[in-house]
Amino acid sequence: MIEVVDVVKTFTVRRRAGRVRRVRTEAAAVEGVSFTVGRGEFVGLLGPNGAGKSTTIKMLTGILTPTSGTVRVCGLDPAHRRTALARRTGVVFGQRTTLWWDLPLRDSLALVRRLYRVEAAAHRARLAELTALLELGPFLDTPVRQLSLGQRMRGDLAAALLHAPELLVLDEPTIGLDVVSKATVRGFLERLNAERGTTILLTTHDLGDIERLCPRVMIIDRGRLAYDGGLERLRAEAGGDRVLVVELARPGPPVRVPGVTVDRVEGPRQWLRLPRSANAAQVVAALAGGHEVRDIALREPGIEEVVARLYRGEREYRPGAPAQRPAAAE
Ligand SMILES: Nc1ncnc2c1ncn2[C@@H]1O[C@H](COP(=O)(O)OP(=O)(O)OP(=O)(O)O)[C@@H](O)[C@H]1O
Repeated sequence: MIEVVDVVKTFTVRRRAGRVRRVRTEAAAVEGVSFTVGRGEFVGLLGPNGAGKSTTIKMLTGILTPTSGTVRVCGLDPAHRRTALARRTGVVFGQRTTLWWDLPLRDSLALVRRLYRVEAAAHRARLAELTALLELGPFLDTPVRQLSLGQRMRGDLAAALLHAPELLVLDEPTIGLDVVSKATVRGFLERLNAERGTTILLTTHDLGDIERLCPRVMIIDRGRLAYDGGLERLRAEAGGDRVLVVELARPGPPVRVPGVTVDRVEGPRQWLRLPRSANAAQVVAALAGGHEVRDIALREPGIEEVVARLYRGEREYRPGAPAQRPAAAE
């Protein structure tokens, strides 16, 4: 569905050098990125601000032309076949709307139908389906400018999907949404992928979106693909220490177990920090040998913590060896 091979995108930046003199320099936003996305996949694209995510998405949708390397989406070269590609893909930018501000949502969607030349009967059926799934009914006749952010986002999703695209590209679709709207949008995307088989590429800073929706995540950092694989592997490779919360039969001094540090003691409860290399079963056995243990819980680092460590460059894995994807690109 998507094939990106060794893609580089540089921008020419003009900088002041003295009072009047300007110098032109080349700045690389994307530096040799390669990946494929197979039909029916749901992939999350993560990365700190300025990492190159939007530049990558813009190359996939044909808004930008790569400086070098090749991009193929649905078998087409996006920069040269933008219109043909638009018929087969849907794009939603969370910060911008494609709807007509002054028109009621229903009329905006009717205009989208004309743009994509969707047949009237197919449009009616599709609109009815999207209205039910996205709960658009109560505000279909409201002008777009009067819609709340969550309602507008649902309208934008409907607009991007009216022509039943094979691929949906989303840039921050849940930004600024409250928990209920987020849940509606996430639930909708999940069904779209599972039931319709729509391939989805989702860019977000919201790790809740990724955890809930994406079996595969790609992390772009300083223009390079730093990770490509599942969240569990990311947690295992880049995750920080695990924490063992132990409740002893009675309060006491910090326990002594080789290779483990006690972070906190509160009455009979103690928080033990385990480095990634420590074997939790051995630690528990050592503890049980010398203490009466009432309860025990092992806490993995939260995905926020894992990703923050990555962004800060504290990763333990070596980038540059992204996971092989089994699905073939087309
Ligand atoms: N038109 C442009 N001209 C010059 N530099 C640009 C242009 N567009 C992007 N850049 C630079 O390229 C780099 C990558 O930007 P990009 O917008 O792709 O990042 P991003 O990962 O989407 O960030 P964010 O999470 O903040 O949206 C940044 O350093 C940015 O300043």
